[in-house]
Amino acid sequence: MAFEIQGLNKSFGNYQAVSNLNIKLEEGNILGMLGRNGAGKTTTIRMILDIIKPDSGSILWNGRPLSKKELLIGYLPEERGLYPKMNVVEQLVFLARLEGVPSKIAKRQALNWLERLEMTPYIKKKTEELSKGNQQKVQLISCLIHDPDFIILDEPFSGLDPVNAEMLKDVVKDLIKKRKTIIFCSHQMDSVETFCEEICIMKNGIKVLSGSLSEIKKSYGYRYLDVQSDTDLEPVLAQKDYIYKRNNRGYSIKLTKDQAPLKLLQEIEQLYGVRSLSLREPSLHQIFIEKTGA
Ligand SMILES: Nc1ncnc2c1ncn2[C@@H]1O[C@H](COP(=O)(O)OP(=O)(O)OP(=O)(O)O)[C@@H](O)[C@H]1O
Repeated sequence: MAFEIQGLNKSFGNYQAVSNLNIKLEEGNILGMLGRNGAGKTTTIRMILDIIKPDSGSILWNGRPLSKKELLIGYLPEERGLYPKMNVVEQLVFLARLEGVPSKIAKRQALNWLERLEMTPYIKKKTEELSKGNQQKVQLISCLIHDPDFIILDEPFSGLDPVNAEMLKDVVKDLIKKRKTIIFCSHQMDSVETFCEEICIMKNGIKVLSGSLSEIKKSYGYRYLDVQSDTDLEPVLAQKDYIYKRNNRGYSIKLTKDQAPLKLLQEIEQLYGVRSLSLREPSLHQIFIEKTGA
């Protein structure tokens, strides 16, 4: 196992922010770490990075206590951690030097990354002069410039326009292809679904769900039939005791294992106005709300 957290605990005064947390992550895999605000994700990341000390428990890399001296770690924090007065290239070279990259290589890497992320026009600008999205790109480059093996990305796509978000998503796809070991924290459920096969959901410092997302979805025991319809289907659905929600396009009908979709289709097939039908597993968004809601 590349990365492992065993029985991790952390309290602040009387408040237990992380409680007996266990996580395993194979080399080359990406783990989606989810939880509502205050669930304990950042506290966990800070312990992994040795910014704060756990009360108890272990954080291991290849079976040994994780040490920043022995392992290259890339961290993209949710809040900005750049020097506002430094220009972009100087900043990146400085941050890469702190990770042990020689100046010449650091500069070459910085320029390559800046070109890839369409940042070449800004290389001489002070960081404080950049837009929020461009600062996010500089922050991502600083996280990756030393080619780390273990990468922690906290909300990597927040504050980005759709074009920049796609550009950064391509970077994450490349990291996955290169089999980097990644922890991916995000409130954007669709991004987590796109990138992560393994997930861990936390609530009030406690892990409430973890494992393979496709296995979790399969084990949920129900599916949804989304029906786009101009016709009112409520008389049929209500009469047969289906659980459903109306939305602006039609209906989302929750089907248990015993409720065959074909049977429902037979019941509504007579009705004109059904424009499309699709069967799907519960989304991560629905699972998240079910597991972490009040
Ligand atoms: N230094 C601290 N002192 C006291 N309480 C803290 C400290 N750091 C975190 N906490 C508390 O620990 C809990 C977990 O916070 P944490 O920042 O880990 O949550 P999070 O899951 O990262 O939330 P978000 O999604 O909002 O970033 C919160 O209740 C927070 O107020």
